[in-house]
Amino acid sequence: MAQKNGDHAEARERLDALRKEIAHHDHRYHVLERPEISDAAYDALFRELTDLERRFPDLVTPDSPTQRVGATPSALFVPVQHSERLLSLDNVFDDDELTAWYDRAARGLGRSPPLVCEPKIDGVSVAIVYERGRFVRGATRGDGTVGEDVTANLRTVRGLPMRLHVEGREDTLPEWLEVRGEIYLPIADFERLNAELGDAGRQLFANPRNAAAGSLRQKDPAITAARPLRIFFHGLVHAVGLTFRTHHEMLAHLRTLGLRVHPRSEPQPDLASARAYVARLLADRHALEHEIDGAVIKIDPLDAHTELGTTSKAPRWAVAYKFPAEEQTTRLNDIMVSVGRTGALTPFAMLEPVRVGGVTLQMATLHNPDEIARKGILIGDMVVVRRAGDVIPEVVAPVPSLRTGSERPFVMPDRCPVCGGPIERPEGEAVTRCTSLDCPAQSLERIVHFASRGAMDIEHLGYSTAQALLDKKLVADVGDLFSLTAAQIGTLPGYKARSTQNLLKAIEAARSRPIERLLIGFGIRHVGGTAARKLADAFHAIPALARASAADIAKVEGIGPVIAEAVRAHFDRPGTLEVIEKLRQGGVRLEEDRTRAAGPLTGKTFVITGTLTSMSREAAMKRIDALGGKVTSSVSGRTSYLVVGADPSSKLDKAQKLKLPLLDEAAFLAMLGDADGAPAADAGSAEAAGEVGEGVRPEPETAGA
Ligand SMILES: NC(=O)c1ccc[n+]([C@@H]2O[C@H](COP(=O)([O-])OP(=O)(O)OC[C@H]3O[C@@H](n4cnc5c(N)ncnc54)[C@H](O)[C@@H]3O)[C@@H](O)[C@H]2O)c1
Ligand SMILES: [Zn+2]
Repeated sequence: MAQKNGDHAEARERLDALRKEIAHHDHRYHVLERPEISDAAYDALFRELTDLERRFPDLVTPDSPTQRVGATPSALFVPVQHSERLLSLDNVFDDDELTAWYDRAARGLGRSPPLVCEPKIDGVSVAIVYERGRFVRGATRGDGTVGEDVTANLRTVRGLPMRLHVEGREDTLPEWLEVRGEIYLPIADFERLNAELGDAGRQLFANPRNAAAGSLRQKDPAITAARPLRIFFHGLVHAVGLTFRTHHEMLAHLRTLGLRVHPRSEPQPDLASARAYVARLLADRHALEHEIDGAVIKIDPLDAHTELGTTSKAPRWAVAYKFPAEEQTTRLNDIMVSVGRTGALTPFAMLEPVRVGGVTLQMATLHNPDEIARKGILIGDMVVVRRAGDVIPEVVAPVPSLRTGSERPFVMPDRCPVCGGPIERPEGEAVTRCTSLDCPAQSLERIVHFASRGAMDIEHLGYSTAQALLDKKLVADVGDLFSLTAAQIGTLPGYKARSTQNLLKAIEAARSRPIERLLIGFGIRHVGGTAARKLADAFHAIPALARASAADIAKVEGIGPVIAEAVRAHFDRPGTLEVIEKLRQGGVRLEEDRTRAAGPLTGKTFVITGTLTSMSREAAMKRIDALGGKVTSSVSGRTSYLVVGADPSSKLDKAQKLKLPLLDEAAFLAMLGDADGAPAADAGSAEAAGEVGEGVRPEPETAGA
């Protein structure tokens, strides 16, 4: 680390070491496309270098990575001279740094300029030349001055026009146009590609960006053609025969020429609205089809670009607002195997603790042995781990170049690692299961799942209590929970009079849960909240469902044969009927009049259009579903409400024609009963919220008082 007293000699030494290290990673990243460290780790090194150089300006060298763009182009490609230098971007990491950047620019200009905000597409930078409307050449950024000729490969990129679009008027075509874009690989295609590479025993890509770079920089265009690369344009390098006043005007013109510009590129009048944009984009990060590593904020008027100029590495009129990293590299110390409630054996990675996506990761799933083999992961490897949004943290790929030779392959145990019982892998399935009927690991997981929030919601009944109950043989299965006495619970470690009463109260509360929660609690394969509700609606009673044939179960709307078979298999499992009998004797509700148990939105049909700012569309659908409402994809006379987000589609026109009630986001949140989604101030939405507030909102709490 940098020294406190600013010792010159020490700084020189550290600078030297940092530059060497960064040059190594630049080569691995830009030329080989096989990074050894995460972008976050790289950015930290880079930041240390920048800070140190700022404190010791006399030690800045012209070849320092802070003064250069990218890396020397590979000799595998024909060199291309760009018409203007292609620069990188300076980074900011929070709102204060963004404000500091903006203030500096505003001071330089003597005014506060409007901005344009864009997603920072995590791809490969290219410059593409159109001569009189025809695609003639494309090159990578390279070191900014000289790039690599990838024209033949770019011809295979879908959505990259070979001819610019003009409506009949050839004379409006620019004489010469060099534009800058980002080649990317959609996340789904990246995952597919890695799966294929793994199946072929080849090395995986660490992330979509590396995969895009690797696919574009191919000697054989046929390989590029097989990878579904895409492109968005975001900048002008040089044009002859076209002039613009602002960046957003330029983007709009590129659109008319048929060049794809990101739909989320938006002009913003001031810094405050740019900050709001950044927050929105961060919230929607996982809704995009491609990865982004931040937002790019650009000053809109082009004369301001000329006035502000550039450093040797980046323009002063644009900045990258980097989002928190979702990927890190760390050591995989060991692979362990857990046993789930259905007996499934799941290998998982024990990691050297690492901070990623806002939490410290110590474990990550590896799904199954095939997946480990396919990814080529060895115990002891350095690996790329990823934690994105709500997704379970996973190991993406190993970094084979960092192997020491002491790594070893993982071997799946041939007995259950918990009970030592036999295991079985049904043909055609990736999952291996412990088939023992009294495997303590399965019993534990089943009880914990049964008691969990989304199921029977028995507070205080987590892993340690469940384990203690099993150890003391007070329960063997979930049916026994309801005959527990205070005296029995009192024998558990740490349980005093008060905690005992609390647990008994929590169990009491669970006796009257809706039967769909009981169904969820059983942990039947494929039966989550939605299927459980449909089954409960159709059968009204657990015993009736337990007697039904798979064919009868499959007759329920929305329940397919796979779920039906799984339900049947659950009730056919030895011991299940005994558990149900214990539940009945324990006073647990097994049947109910489903009309009373319906949710506040029962009978209402929703259609959603546009983008919501407070939640993803999927989350909105789940919320409606959880309250008993239905979501459909198209507007019709039977639609109860159209939820209208930003940039609505033609569904809005249709709904207006049909005079359907519209809900803006605030009104929608109010309907969901969200406290922080209070109706917006404008009259329209307040009215809408009031209108729907009656009848569909949950009863006020006073009802029970
Ligand atoms: N992991 C490693 O070992 C390693 C090594 C070197 C570099 N890196 C990563 O690469 C970064 C440096 O690479 P860089 O110089 O390409 O910088 P960068 O990727 O951080 O930012 C500049 C690039 O953003 C792209 N971009 C995407 N969307 C854009 C938009 N809307 N407008 C303008 N530009 C847009 C441009 O192509 C531009 O070249 C580092 O921050 C680091 O995260 C990682
Ligand atoms: Zn077992």
